[in-house]
Amino acid sequence: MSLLESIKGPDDLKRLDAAHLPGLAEDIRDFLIDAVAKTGGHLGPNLGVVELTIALHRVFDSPKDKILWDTGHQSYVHKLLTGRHDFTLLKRRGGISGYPSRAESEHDVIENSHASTALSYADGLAKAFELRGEGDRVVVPVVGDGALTGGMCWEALNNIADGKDRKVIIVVNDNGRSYSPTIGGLASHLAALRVTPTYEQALDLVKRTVPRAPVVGNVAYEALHGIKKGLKDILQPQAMFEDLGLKYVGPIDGHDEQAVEHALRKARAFGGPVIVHCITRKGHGYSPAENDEEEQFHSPGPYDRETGVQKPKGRIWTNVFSEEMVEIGRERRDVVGITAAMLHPVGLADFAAAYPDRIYDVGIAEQHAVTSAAGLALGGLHPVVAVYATFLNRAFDQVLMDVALHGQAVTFVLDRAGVTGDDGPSHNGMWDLSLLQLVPGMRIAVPRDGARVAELLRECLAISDGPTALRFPKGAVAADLDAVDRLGSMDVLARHPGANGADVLIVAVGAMATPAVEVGGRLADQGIGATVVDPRFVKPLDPALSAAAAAHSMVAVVEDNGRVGAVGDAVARLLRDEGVDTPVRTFGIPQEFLDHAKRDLILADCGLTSQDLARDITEAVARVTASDAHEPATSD
Ligand SMILES: Cc1ncc(C[n+]2csc(CCOP(=O)(O)OP(=O)(O)O)c2C)c(N)n1
Ligand SMILES: CC(=O)[C@@H](O)[C@H](O)COP(=O)(O)O
Ligand SMILES: [Mg+2]
Repeated sequence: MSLLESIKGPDDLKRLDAAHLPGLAEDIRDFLIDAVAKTGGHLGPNLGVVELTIALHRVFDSPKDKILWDTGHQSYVHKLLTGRHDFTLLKRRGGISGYPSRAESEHDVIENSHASTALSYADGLAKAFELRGEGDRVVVPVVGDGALTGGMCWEALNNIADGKDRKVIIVVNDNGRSYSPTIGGLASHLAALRVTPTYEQALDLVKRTVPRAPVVGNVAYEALHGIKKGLKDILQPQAMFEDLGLKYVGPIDGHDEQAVEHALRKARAFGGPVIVHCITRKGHGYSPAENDEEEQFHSPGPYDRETGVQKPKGRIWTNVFSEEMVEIGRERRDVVGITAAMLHPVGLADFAAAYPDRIYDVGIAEQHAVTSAAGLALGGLHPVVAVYATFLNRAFDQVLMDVALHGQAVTFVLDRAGVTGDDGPSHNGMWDLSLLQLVPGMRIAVPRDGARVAELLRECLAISDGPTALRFPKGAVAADLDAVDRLGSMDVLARHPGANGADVLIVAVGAMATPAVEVGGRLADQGIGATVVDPRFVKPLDPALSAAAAAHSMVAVVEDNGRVGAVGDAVARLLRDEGVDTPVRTFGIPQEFLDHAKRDLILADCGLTSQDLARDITEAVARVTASDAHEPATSD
């Protein structure tokens, strides 16, 4: 049995002699490199926290003490040390989650994979322990240098510093990167800390040498000691943290397990809020990851274990956006790009390479990204804010009040919209079509294929009197689907006259157009008439839609978003407002948190395959026809 196999929980780890810990670290690295090669996953971040996580579980007593993982993608080692060793179905249905999961273990706390939240959880937990007389319990948030660029961290630090007796030990896992190198003043500050000899080392040197200097020694030493604060700031500019009232320990070599253990025990002894600054390396111990300049194997797909060569991903929606942005950048000097620490994943890397002075990486700071975009627009530019759809949630007020209220021409490009699947419930981009429906003046484009990404992106960028949004899903881009006709501003994708005239109008939103056209064919095979339209813009809806609905027995709206308050509800409202009583049925994602699984499996669960849709729409049409009454336009 390997050392790792002998670890069923933190108690087994605590019983290990320190001499065995390097061997355990090696077992863990070998395990992770082998396992993630098969499934894909966050290899780089987890190779960076092997020693750090061993030290955490040897010093603290989880679950009595709470170890919190910010973002949570780096919790694989934590899972191994808390007895979860089956990674064969990592991030897959029925397998281990890629993030902490309370259903999996009492050692897991935060399941939300949105960055920069752990310190706020920690502040709340520490206050709860204090109020409940459990002040001996320690809260240990582990936060990356990237997550630290998120504003919530600073709101939390301001509060944590206020609790002088609350045992919060903030472990900064500083590998200098989000995906790419971390940006901004804070990053430079952390970098300065990384390269500066520790203050203690310098002070020891002064203590050992200056007093021995003949005649002036003692006086000089006293003088130096008298300017200790100044010296400290020069040698170790962590004043930023200490001025907040937080003790600072570090920088520590995060791959020296004993050094980390020592620092954590020292921090725990303080009895109040402390920052322990650990310097780590993403991908540490696996050269293909260490040498991956773009993202140090932040989240590779499956790869060859020996060479690190990843299996090709194929053309995804993001590629189309990326290529079109470079073309648009050539034509329009007012177009600039903004990313929140995800330059490559959101497809702005080529734009950045072509126009380096027109790209802004703001760190993991979506709220700032949006309001900064409002500023850029006020300054006469047209910013494109490219984020994953789910991450726009946290910037809703900025979209509403800073951009839309001021009628600013900002274009939001929302990648990974709809079901993303294997990154769990907090990663599904199933909220944007509901949230953005609320925003006065917002126009929302939903391309059905690659050609429409390019077309609609240009149409959004041509709008100068208010905000626009364009959203597309994760994965392989849909094959181009040409229209057979036009209906107002909408594309007609199929017309199947039925035995009893036109029965159902299918409103296909974005990528759901491909299954919707198949559904039209299936209905036609049963003699049910079907017209399939792609609205292209789902806000505002084209008024021609209500006339088209009036000519059908039922409207079926198919969308890859939560059903509440999204396109189906908007269509029903339009028909009601127009006095059209054709019933509306919405086929979308149930308004629930969805367990991790691949996208196609979850879409099938939601009944969003062409087979399920054909069956369900057929049944719905039959019910409508049987009632023979046009129910008031309602979405169910
Ligand atoms: C609000 C939010 N925006 C973007 C992301 C995407 N994301 C996942 S991990 C990551 C980088 C995190 O960097 P860091 O905190 O330094 O952790 P590391 O990966 O370096 O261990 C980003 C940007 C996210 N999870 N949450
Ligand atoms: C943890 C995180 O937010 C991302 O790294 C997430 O894993 C996105 O993965 P994809 O880029 O593969 O959608
Ligand atoms: Mg980092």
